Amino acid sequence: MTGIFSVFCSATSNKGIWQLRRLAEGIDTKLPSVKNNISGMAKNPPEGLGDDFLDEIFAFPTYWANKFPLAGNEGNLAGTAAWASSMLQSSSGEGSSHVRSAAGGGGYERTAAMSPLDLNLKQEKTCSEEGSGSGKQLGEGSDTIPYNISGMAKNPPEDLGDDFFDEIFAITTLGSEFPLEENEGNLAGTAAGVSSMLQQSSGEGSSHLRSADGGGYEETASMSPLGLNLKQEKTCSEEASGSGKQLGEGKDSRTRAEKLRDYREEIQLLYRCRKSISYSVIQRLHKEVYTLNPGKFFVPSFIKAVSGNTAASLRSIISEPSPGIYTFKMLQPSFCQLLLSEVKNFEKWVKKKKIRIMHPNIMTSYGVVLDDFGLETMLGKLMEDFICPISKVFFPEVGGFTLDSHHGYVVHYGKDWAVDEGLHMDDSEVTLNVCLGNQFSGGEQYFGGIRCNKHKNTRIEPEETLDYSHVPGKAVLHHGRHRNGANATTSGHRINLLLWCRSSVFREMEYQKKISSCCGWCQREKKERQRQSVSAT
Ligand SMILES: O=C(O)CCC(=O)C(=O)O
Ligand SMILES: [Fe+2]
Repeated sequence: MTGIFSVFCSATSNKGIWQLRRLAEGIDTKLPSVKNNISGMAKNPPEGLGDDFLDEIFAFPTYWANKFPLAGNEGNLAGTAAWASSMLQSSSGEGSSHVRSAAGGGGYERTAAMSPLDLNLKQEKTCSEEGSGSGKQLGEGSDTIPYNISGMAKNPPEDLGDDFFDEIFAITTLGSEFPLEENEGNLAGTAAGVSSMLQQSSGEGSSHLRSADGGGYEETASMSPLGLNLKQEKTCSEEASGSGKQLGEGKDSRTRAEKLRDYREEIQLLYRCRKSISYSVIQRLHKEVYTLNPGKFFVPSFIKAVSGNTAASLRSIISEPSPGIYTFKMLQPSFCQLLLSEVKNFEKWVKKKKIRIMHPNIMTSYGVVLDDFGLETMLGKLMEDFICPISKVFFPEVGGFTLDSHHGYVVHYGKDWAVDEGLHMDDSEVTLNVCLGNQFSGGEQYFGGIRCNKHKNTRIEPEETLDYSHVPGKAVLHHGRHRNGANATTSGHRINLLLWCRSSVFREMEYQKKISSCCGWCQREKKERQRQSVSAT
């Protein structure tokens, strides 16, 4: 093990690593809620349903009434989802309005006051507040710091806060019509569910909604995000909860994680089917991308290396162009094309239906969250079966073997899309970044060394610099706090699949200070302090 990786391994306490390992094996009882949940993902009920799903959905109100709680597997799913939710919720912190950063590098940072398990802890200060206090801009300041990173890039889906709309909606055009077609009643209910969720999550109702950056969106009190008449008595979600709450009335008592879950479910309902069950038209274009099929998705060398399940078998396919950055051939060209085509289909549908969707993260408006339209289960499995075994070997210091939730999305670079991306740290323990295509020049992903939050703005050392040119089908796997950004794509289009993989175990342990996430700069400072105290004596 070399470079940064070994620095981190030694910087991270052995005790902490050992505890992570014990937790992963389920033999530690100190964090009781952890061990039963680390292997599971919050499941998305519609995803688990088969083709008869459509029958079930439109058996209103049964489907909605049964949606929560999850009868049958209540214990497991509720537990798992609750764990994941709490992790997701708290990891987003409070106050999304503060998170945009002048550096274009996101603005999220977990603070000492936030526990991944405690939803009610007050956040002391976001780094952006600090940043805005200093008023420092990219490249500005008296130090030699080339960039001013405001912290980890935050992905909006985790934070359906009051300024949710300002932050995240990519598609903001509104039409007065939403084609309800034959099953008007049902879809109206479904769409209104989305509307109500969107509305209520804004806190006050639609007058609160403002335009997302560049979105040019305006809404009047009577218009829903889907162009529906919001005067209907009850939404299906309300019916299910039995609250009977009117739109815009009272405060939405759902947690952010619940809002996210509802948002996803309802987008998926709409994307899956347009008409009533008997005349259903599936919007999905390539059903096969929704279920993990290693033989069809991955190149044989990748499957072989992961099934070998040893450091040696993994190293046989992995290169390390710079310490801590691992690259390997992963996706088959045919799968890249299928996924690109499905994403395009979804984007076309979103545009046609004038539905507003969330940005992948606060750094870019160009892309879509794959988890939102049905790919959550597939990506969860990909992480669990293929990324965990690799991370276990290469990223044990961040709980690489305990990854248990993810944020999956695609980003578009090129003309009319994002040109570049500022230096940032991802909100992940481990990030998988795979190029899906197409032809492009420029657009290298650049790296600037792993840092803890305290040292995120320190300079990039020459030996840490790497400009990596993405190749379709090829993956990059890196530590989430490995600072990274993207150079301008000078021609063509580059589309990448990102999977931010997280470990609730690691986050909780870090919060409880059972594990240290100090970086090379911490070591450097420590050595300097030691040197000074020696020379003083
Ligand atoms: O693909 C790239 O160049 C960078 C994407 C990225 O850093 C991110 O989305 O976190
Ligand atoms: Fe990134």
